Amino acid sequence: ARKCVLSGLWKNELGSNMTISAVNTDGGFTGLYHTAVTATDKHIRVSPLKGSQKPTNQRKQPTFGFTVSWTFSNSMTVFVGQCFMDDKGKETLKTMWLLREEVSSPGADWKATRVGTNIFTRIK
Ligand SMILES: O=C1N[C@H]2[C@H](CS[C@H]2CCCCC(=O)c2ccc3ccc4cccc5ccc2c3c45)N1
Repeated sequence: ARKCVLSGLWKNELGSNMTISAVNTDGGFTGLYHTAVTATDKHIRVSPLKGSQKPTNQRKQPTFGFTVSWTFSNSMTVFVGQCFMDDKGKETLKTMWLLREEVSSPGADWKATRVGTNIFTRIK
């Protein structure tokens, strides 16, 4: 059966899209993330991502994680999730994320991390 390898073009329900490079033999990958939304009034440019996925030789619905380091800011998001494939071979990435903004002091640390979910599907 075909397996879920993350390489390619994906979009989520917010309208963001990401391009993931070839996944290397140890599951590592890089890519670019273009978010459709931001939590700041600054214009966010395309940002680099790095991650890894579990090998697809044993499993066809691998777990993965990746980090987006937002360009021109000190904020960072980590995504973690799993690829699911329906009986027609359609792949869906169900993820949760943590968005960390840089805060000025430990006293503000409590409000520095946002959490959410995103579902990605392939852009043909
Ligand atoms: O596709 C998806 N898009 C959203 C979800 C999870 S990641 C999220 C987009 C985050 C863009 C970066 C951002 O908001 C951001 C960027 C730069 C910032 C600079 C300065 C900030 C100061 C205070 C608070 C911030 C909060 C988010 C910020 C930035 C700041 N899925």
